[in-house]
Amino acid sequence: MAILVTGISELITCDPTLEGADHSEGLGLLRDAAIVVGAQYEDAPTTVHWVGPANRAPEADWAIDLGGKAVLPGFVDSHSHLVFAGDRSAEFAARMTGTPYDGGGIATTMEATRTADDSTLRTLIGARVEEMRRQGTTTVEIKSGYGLTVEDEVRALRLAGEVTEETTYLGGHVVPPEHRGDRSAYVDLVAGDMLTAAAPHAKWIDVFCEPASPHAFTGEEARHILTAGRAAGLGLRVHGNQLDHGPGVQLAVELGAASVDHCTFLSDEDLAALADGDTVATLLPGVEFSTRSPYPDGRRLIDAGVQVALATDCNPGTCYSSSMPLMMALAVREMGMTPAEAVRAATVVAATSLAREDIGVVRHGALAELAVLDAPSYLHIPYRVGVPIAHTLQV
Ligand SMILES: N=CN[C@@H](CCC(=O)O)C(=O)O
Ligand SMILES: [Zn+2]
Repeated sequence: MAILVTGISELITCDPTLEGADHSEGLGLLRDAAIVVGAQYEDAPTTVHWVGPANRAPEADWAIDLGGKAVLPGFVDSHSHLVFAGDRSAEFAARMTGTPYDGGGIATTMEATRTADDSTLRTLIGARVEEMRRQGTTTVEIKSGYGLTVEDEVRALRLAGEVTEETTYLGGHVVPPEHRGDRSAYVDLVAGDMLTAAAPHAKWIDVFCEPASPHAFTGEEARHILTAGRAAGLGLRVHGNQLDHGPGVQLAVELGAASVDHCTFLSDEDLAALADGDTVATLLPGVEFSTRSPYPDGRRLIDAGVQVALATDCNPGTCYSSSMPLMMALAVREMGMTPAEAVRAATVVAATSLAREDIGVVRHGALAELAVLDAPSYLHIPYRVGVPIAHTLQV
């Protein structure tokens, strides 16, 4: 069945080939637009069949009139840690009065997550994904990393795999307390038996490469884990340069990681490496908001030619927000990015960081995963900060 959607005051396609669109800011923006979506057969994915001006729209089986709203590709949240139990709000409150973040609280969440049964975790994950969908997010990457035993990491990935195909093995999140006297044995486990068990449930491998944290991993430990992950067929992602200057960014580029995330502290050499490589820099401004830290310099990265994505990093420690619109508003207000750059970072560039071409764009053949705003223009995302104007468009 084909469905015609009209009443689109402004359609953001992120498709550079769309005729008649405004491409000046890389949005492929069409005013007074229409789209036709549908599934080829029952149970097939709903895809975009046609995109163009409303006055040239074809016939369809069914029609929806949005009455003058902006439509965008659904937001792609390419970095989250949704598989967790427990509460760390007191840690947040302490940070607001000056306690620094160092990753030590991850062990608190690890305890609570190991203790929770499958059904509890499934309910928590489902509620968080639903919260994201209500705010316009249609794809979410989910990491393990609060299990840190073979069984608990596999369980986290299995549960994440029930709600997304973008699953990431993060056994290399921190060294768990029971391995603190013996780091190298834990690194070998993460790159060995734990990886073997996790790989069938994961598309990606990630590591928290942060020598500034006593809990996270050095450049050489991260290299060992990532190299093993790549040999096991997983794509690479890296948590890098969150707390201080460190080796994470250059390691990610050198190993051809799809994304290096945080990028808060960057030297000129880090910037040059990113500009010369294909690794997306994924910025997570909710973390700086929630840890009272300096924001990454989005303007500097974009001006250097780096591909910049935005994600929530939704997790119980550094940012318990699921809101992509908030991340876009922070990028505009605090990181020197234009509203158009923020929208691209939350859609098409985030999709690139997940090696996906079927999401993050509105064009013929792409998945019909769309966001709609209770507003006439994408400019309202940062303009109406904190107001729930973004939703997933159900077609
Ligand atoms: N930095 C490492 N991991 C998460 C925080 C996890 C936690 O504190 O529970 C992050 O991306 O910020
Ligand atoms: Zn993270």
